Amino acid sequence: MRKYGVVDTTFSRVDMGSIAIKVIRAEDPDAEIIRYTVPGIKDIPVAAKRLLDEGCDGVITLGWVGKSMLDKYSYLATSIGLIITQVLTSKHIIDVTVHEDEVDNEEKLKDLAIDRVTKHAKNLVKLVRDGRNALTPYAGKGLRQGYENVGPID
Ligand SMILES: Cc1nc2c(=O)[nH]c(=O)nc-2n(C[C@H](O)[C@H](O)[C@H](O)CO)c1C
Repeated sequence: MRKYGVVDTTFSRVDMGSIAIKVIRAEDPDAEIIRYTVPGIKDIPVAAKRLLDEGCDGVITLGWVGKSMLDKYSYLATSIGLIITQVLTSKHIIDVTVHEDEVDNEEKLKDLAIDRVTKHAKNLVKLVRDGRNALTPYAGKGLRQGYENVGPID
């Protein structure tokens, strides 16, 4: 049976974990989903690693980065941790991150977060359930998460 991990944080201002679980459940109804909530982004890599150690086939992580330089450095550290974890485990960790200064109002930020989580949760299911070529039909299509797709350059 497939098993997905969902890691989210209490720092986030949108409940992205619940959105990810809803999408994964709709896309892959028979799968098991394990959620792990940590305080902030720097706690995410070990949570993801533990979920993979416990048998998850792939993990989606849901980080929220504040506006300050310190927040951005914290994300850089997190991102490196997540990449290392993927390489060491040979499993996908889809790193969904919302940067609080991406857009200038809270309503747009929430919409962006929902769109990014939804599209990447679907990407995770495709990679885990359907394998390495599942996204190939979309290669080069200028897909974006959190924004409208920009399309290919002809
Ligand atoms: C500066 C900082 N910025 C963020 C952030 O932008 N987003 C976030 O989720 N967490 C942040 N944190 C908290 C750390 O990631 C972590 O939770 C604490 O250092 C405890 O390990 C910190 C300390």
